[in-house]
Amino acid sequence: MFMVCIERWTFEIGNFLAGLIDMTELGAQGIIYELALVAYMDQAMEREVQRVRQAFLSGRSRPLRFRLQQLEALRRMVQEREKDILAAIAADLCKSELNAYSQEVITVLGEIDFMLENLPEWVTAKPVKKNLLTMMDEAYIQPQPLGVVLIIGAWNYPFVLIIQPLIGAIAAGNAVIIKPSELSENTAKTVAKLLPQYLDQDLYVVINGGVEETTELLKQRFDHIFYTGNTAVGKIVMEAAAKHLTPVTLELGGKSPCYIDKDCDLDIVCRRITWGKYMNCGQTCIAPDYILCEASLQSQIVWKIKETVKEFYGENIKESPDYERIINLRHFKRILSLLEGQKIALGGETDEATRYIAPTVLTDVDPKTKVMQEEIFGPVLPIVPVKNVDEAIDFINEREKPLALYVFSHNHKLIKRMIDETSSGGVTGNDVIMHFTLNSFPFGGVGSSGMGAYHGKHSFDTFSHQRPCLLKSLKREGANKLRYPPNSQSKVDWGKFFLLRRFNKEKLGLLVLTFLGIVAAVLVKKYQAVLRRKALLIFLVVHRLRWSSKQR
Ligand SMILES: NC(=O)c1ccc[n+]([C@@H]2O[C@H](COP(=O)([O-])OP(=O)(O)OC[C@H]3O[C@@H](n4cnc5c(N)ncnc54)[C@H](O)[C@@H]3O)[C@@H](O)[C@H]2O)c1
Ligand SMILES: CCCCCCCCCCCCCCCC=O
Repeated sequence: MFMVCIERWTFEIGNFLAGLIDMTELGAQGIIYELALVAYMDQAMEREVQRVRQAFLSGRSRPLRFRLQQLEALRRMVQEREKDILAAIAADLCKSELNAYSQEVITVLGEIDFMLENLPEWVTAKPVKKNLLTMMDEAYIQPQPLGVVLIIGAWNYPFVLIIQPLIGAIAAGNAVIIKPSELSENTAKTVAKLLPQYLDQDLYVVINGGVEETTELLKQRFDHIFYTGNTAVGKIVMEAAAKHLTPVTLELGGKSPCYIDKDCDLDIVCRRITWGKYMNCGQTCIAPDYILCEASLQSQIVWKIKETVKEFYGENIKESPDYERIINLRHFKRILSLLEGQKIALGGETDEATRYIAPTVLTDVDPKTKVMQEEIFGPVLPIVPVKNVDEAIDFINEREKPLALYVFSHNHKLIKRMIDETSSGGVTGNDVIMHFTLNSFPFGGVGSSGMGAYHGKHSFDTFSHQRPCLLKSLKREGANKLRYPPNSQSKVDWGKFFLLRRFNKEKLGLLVLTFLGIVAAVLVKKYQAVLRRKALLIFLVVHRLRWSSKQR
């Protein structure tokens, strides 16, 4: 709704100013117009964030019942408005509605169900282990919402990449501002239209716009920023967040390697790689970016990928409902430039008018060429020959840490070695992409592929503060004297005993004696009556003996 408002306000003020200024004479006046617009947008953003913050401060996003109810409403939205959502994704990415459903909607519905099932347990306070100084107190961790969260999405899976973090943020009790990608504008508009019809309108708000709007938004103070997109913008987001010391989750990209060992079933390997690489026309953050294998495997791999492409998309790939298009002309041209000077072993056909690039494989790729310097994010698969697994491991470790790593082999030990000796956001052995589907896994990058993670409980944790709570009594002041000034060696020794369980040898005797004293006191208290009776008996016997001896 806000999107509609902010667009309307922006255009209204723009039109008003344009009326005052003759826009054909751009110059000083044009600059004034721009400045007025920016200042206006700045204030509008600030007011909107304030409004969401007020809603958060009302406290209504916190109760478990409310969170469950909002998640159920979100599920209802996805189910009732499925057609609108699928149509929007399909329009943005030239994607079939069936694929939009299986790649995005299923994940969202699965995540909501998982939250609804587990949230009651996650929100409860968890008691923690105590030390000797706090053993009589109450100590627990209480997860609490962070406050107002900003979610910035990317265009390549435009629905799931904003709604899945939203689910986590709602589950954790936050208020949320969502900024969908402007490149997937149909999904952005649809989400902005639907969300206010189902969710609390003051707590969960969509703001649409491009770089300018995002830049203004990033000037505001948030309690967490969750960004999905490229690494360069990730740095801009982190810099803006640093001004307010706002924590960030950065879901970025990178070049995800795929090592194929010669000991494997190449038919299956190539089918799986073809699926993961060409899904969404290669525009998947965790798509295998390039293949590492022994040079001798290349021709077989090309042949088998060619056969699989035919099996998946038919003879005329352009006609296939399962083969998407590149998001825009800029990306289309960028991907084409990666093909320059390369040996194209498969594909390479393109059509600028429809932004079509055929499933393409490059062989004998030189690691120094452009295609190996940046994330491809398109249907181009370079094969870089390596001598063996050692060289593959070195190759991976010499580069930035990728978002995903794939390794194919019958040899389980080799897979384990690859995992142990490299680093990446996530790994799938003998398949691609599939670790994304498991919501028990934290999904995120490491190093330049990102920081922080989400999905399932990891989303809940990302959007929660784990608050340690220690509740003491105002009694038992005697035991607390130990930590009050003036300090003394004896107090330090007692401190070491209570907190570190370390004994000072010289004081050990004293400690043992104290311990025995305590034990004796406890025993005396427990057997008081028996002891009293025994003492009386002894007294009587002694008396009796003394009396008898006197008689004699
Ligand atoms: N780790 C993940 O989960 C994940 C998922 C999807 C995509 N990605 C990565 O994202 C990249 C593709 O996405 P993209 O970056 O092209 O998406 P994009 O162009 O949609 O940008 C992402 C978001 O950043 C905003 N943005 C762009 N420029 C900005 C600027 N200068 N200042 C502030 N905000 C700005 C956009 O408005 C958008 O909302 C790839 O690298 C891909 O690997 C990662
Ligand atoms: C009809 C069968 C369902 C198969 C499920 C396969 C799920 C694939 C999900 C892929 C989504 C990847 C999103 C990655 C985000 C980064 O770009």
